Amino acid sequence: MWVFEEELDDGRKLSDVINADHENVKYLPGIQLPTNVRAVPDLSDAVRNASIVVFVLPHQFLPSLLPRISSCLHRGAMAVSLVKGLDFDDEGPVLITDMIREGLGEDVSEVCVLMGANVADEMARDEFCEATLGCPDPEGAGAVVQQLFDCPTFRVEVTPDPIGVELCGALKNVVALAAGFCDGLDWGGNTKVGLGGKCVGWAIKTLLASPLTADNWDGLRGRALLWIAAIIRRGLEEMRLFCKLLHPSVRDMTFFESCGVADLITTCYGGRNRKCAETFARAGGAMGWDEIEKEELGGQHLQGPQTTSKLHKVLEQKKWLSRFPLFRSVYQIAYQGRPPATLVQDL
Ligand SMILES: NC(=O)c1ccc[n+]([C@@H]2O[C@H](COP(=O)([O-])OP(=O)(O)OC[C@H]3O[C@@H](n4cnc5c(N)ncnc54)[C@H](O)[C@@H]3O)[C@@H](O)[C@H]2O)c1
Ligand SMILES: O=P(O)(O)OC[C@H](O)CO
Repeated sequence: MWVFEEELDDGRKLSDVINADHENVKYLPGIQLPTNVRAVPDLSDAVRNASIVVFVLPHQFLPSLLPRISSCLHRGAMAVSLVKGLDFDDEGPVLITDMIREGLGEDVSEVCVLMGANVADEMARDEFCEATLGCPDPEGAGAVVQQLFDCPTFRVEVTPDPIGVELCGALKNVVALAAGFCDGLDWGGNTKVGLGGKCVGWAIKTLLASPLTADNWDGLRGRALLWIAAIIRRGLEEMRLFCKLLHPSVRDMTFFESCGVADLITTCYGGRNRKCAETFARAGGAMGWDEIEKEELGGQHLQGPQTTSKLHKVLEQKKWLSRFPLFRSVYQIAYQGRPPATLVQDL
């Protein structure tokens, strides 16, 4: 496993600590790693002759690494991306898997994505969860990668819709910011604490069955549906619309897989993007994203704000802003000083 080398406060190197104590004290403290996981600080050494390479790092670091990986891999190697992000160039949105494909060229035969409701520390404690593997060749490369990851506490389903899976993983972080704004405003907070997952599921199912319109809004509110459920439903709707507009081949079923609605709910309740957006709303404009990230995450990185900004560029470029009121509002709150309390104004 390649580890970006860092010097810890006590002067030791992170890779030395991982190899000696089998614990990543900076990014996954308190979790004992298997002894066969070896931290290798030299990237070329870590990937040399690999037949499968797994990418799991904040996407902003990827471009500088790809040239150092290219030509070290076993020819025809497969790549798997766990990166939940989105990039953008002059032509429009760039998928992280396309960035990997372009960066590694003919060195890789297939690039798959693995996304789902997978909060890292819960997984590290071996709590049960599911994930969706998006692979254009489910019977071939998909079956091999599924076998690599699937185990009794981590069930992996394969779908031939890698683009849908990847876009879900990136876009849910934007909705998570909206959920965090809600929490920072104390909207529906008591309701959220008082109700369990079943009620959230019921609320989403009800909302999916009855689109939110001016006519039924009061009725829905009267039935005590959660603010957060409305945000999640709207978010899912905009995620789906964006995917379909950009890639009409994206499958509806993908939104019901772990990478879709499950990851969306998990992130809107337990993720770092939600947590930092709550802090952002509570600070009332006094704290920027970099400061919040530093204060709340101890060296980890948010994907939501960057993805929101890149997504906004795409919506602007394609003149789709009016069709995505939630995504647009999240951007305006996150970057243009719009008050978080106006989040649902345009919905
Ligand atoms: N943490 C989760 O619960 C989780 C779950 C599923 C998917 N993901 C996705 O996985 C990706 C990585 O997230 P994460 O939580 O592991 O990372 P993170 O946010 O914890 O960021 C820390 C990671 O970045 C690396 N890093 C720091 N500076 C670097 C540099 N200059 N160059 C290269 N690497 C550097 C660190 O070594 C560490 O691995 C993201 O796209 C995230 O959305 C995260
Ligand atoms: O902590 P977040 O917000 O990056 O979300 C973590 C994972 O993506 C949840 O599946």
